[in-house]
Amino acid sequence: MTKIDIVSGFLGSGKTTFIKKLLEENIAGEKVVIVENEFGKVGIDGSLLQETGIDIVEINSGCICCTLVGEFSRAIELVIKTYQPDRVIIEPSGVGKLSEVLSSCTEFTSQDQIKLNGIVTIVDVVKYEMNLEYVTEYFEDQIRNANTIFLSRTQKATVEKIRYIVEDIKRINKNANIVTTPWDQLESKGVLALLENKVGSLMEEQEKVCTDPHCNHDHHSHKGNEFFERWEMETSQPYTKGDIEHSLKALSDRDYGIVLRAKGILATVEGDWIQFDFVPGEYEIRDISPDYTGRLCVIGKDLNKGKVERLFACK
Ligand SMILES: Nc1nc2c(ncn2[C@@H]2O[C@H](COP(=O)(O)OP(=O)(O)OP(=O)(O)O)[C@@H](O)[C@H]2O)c(=O)[nH]1
Repeated sequence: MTKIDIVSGFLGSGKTTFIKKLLEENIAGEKVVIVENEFGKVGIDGSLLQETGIDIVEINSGCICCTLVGEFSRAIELVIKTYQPDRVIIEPSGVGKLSEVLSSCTEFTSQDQIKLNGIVTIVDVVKYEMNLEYVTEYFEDQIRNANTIFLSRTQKATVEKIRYIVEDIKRINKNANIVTTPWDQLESKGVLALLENKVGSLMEEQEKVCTDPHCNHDHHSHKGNEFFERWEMETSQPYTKGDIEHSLKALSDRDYGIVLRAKGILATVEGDWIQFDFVPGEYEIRDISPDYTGRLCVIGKDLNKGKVERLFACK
């Protein structure tokens, strides 16, 4: 029996960070495979998880809840056949609808070998209002369909704000457990126990998703590929940290469009490698081990791709 955990959440909410936390204790010796699905063709999260030593499978030829319907369940079954894992952790793209990922999970032909286990959504408390306003449909879908919701960046919010967000989340999903503790205070075994907040069988989940007469989930009408735009590039060009810092600061300027996420792995002129993360209002640059090539992506709405390209070409 292979357990399947889904870790969903909007762009940049902290899915990969959460999965790393979960793997810190290597899930008590279980054989784990992580399935990464990114919006776009250039995968970045897979490399960042590589250091965990866990098998990573990237499915980046489309979104697993729309363009890959059908292919997704076959891909997961192939992963299970190939690796024979105890657990598969799936990180759907940040613009994926959780209801549709769950719906795809009902297409497994070997239901008796697969158990849908944790259905988690990561909700960034700092971007809560912004996401609710700008990407309502995706954001609410991810909240509505989770069994456990982990709030991220709680250390950056006041107690009052967290309380308000918890109440608001209950408006959308009154059944989910909501974890408000900052992650660095959580033991990864504790995270696992919270994630494993027992869920119904796969078939019950399907009923919950699809046959509820009040269900307003618009199954398979997910238009993430049209709603969000992505600019991406592979490059061997070396950058300075200063170049990247300059570019990340500039991305907040609306001339570039509404930039919701940017991330990348790049070589530096000093011969080192860096990884960067941008979400609205903040960015981070870290040193990492060398990778096979530099690559970066910018995701948003109404992106001025030409301008974004020139920004990152500007050594
Ligand atoms: N301080 C703080 N930073 C966080 C937290 N969660 C995520 N981050 C930071 O937010 C950035 C994005 O985190 P990721 O884990 O890559 O987010 P993601 O949801 O996997 O992103 P996508 O897959 O691109 O949608 C990184 O710089 C993280 O270090 C948190 O709880 N606290």
